[in-house]
Amino acid sequence: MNVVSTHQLSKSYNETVALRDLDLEVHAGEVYGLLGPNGAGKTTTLRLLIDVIRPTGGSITLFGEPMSPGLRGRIGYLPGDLVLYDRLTGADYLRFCGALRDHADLGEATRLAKRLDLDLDRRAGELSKGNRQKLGIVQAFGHRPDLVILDEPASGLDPLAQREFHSYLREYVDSGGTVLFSSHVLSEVEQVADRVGILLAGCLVVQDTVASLKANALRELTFTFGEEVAAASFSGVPGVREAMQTSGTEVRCRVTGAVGELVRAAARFPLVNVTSHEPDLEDIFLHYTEEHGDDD
Ligand SMILES: Nc1ncnc2c1ncn2[C@@H]1O[C@H](COP(=O)(O)OP(=O)(O)OP(=O)(O)O)[C@@H](O)[C@H]1O
Repeated sequence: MNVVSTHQLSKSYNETVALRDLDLEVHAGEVYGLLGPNGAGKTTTLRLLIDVIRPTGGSITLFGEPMSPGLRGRIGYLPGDLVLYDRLTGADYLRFCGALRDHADLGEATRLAKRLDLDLDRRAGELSKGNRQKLGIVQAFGHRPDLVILDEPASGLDPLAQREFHSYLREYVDSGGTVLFSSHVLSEVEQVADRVGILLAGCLVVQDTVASLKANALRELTFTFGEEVAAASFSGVPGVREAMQTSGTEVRCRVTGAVGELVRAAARFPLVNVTSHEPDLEDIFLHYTEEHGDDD
């Protein structure tokens, strides 16, 4: 079942088209990572889903029902620009959020705060950036919602807190919850997301598992030979998108998918060395930007 489903969802701010015909599907019990560069439309998407801004086109279905105010209680949300009341302690703030949501039980919030090593007796105004972020995360999960939407959740968290937060996410989805979060950081998405969507300039250019995203990304293999070898020797090899001559004896190939054919082709020459550059987030963005550009 889809917990989140959007159909041709669009949002414009006056002249700016922030989101175009988004068809997003988040399945029950998964962690879905929404990736994209600055200004791609991630925050706009998340804000549309929690109904704080309204679409200019398309529709949203949550838990199989059209979006309605009655569904808000089933959703937890961490905004990207978290605002806290500086004079309230963490515990006061959680009680305040609990009262708004008609959920007085702070048991889950207190347990998560402890796991994240967050002191709930300190006033928000005295908390460091990372600890404020922890409080934002705790309030998002505190009422045990069915769906949690998080805008850049790991921002400001130290590595230990990040690890604890990621293992909490996994436990939360294993117990039936669903998570949609935005991030710039592929390593974070790789660690926790079951599936990933990439937004570029308001368009969802791919929606897939992390493994398949990486497998389809371009990677670079650089071959050094014991004699001059022409880059053209590799142009027609399956998987090779581009073969470049970097020196008389060195050829760099950009390749998708399995590299077996390419390595076999290179081994026909006196091969001295081979280095591989694994795709990072930027490479994957570039790959999809190029593909996207080709479609236009
Ligand atoms: N309130 C607003 N008024 C006008 N334009 C806006 C508004 N909010 C967002 N935009 C524009 O919509 C586009 C998408 O912005 P959005 O904040 O959704 O991107 P993002 O992917 O979350 O970016 P970032 O990673 O920088 O947070 C951008 O061009 C942005 O300038």
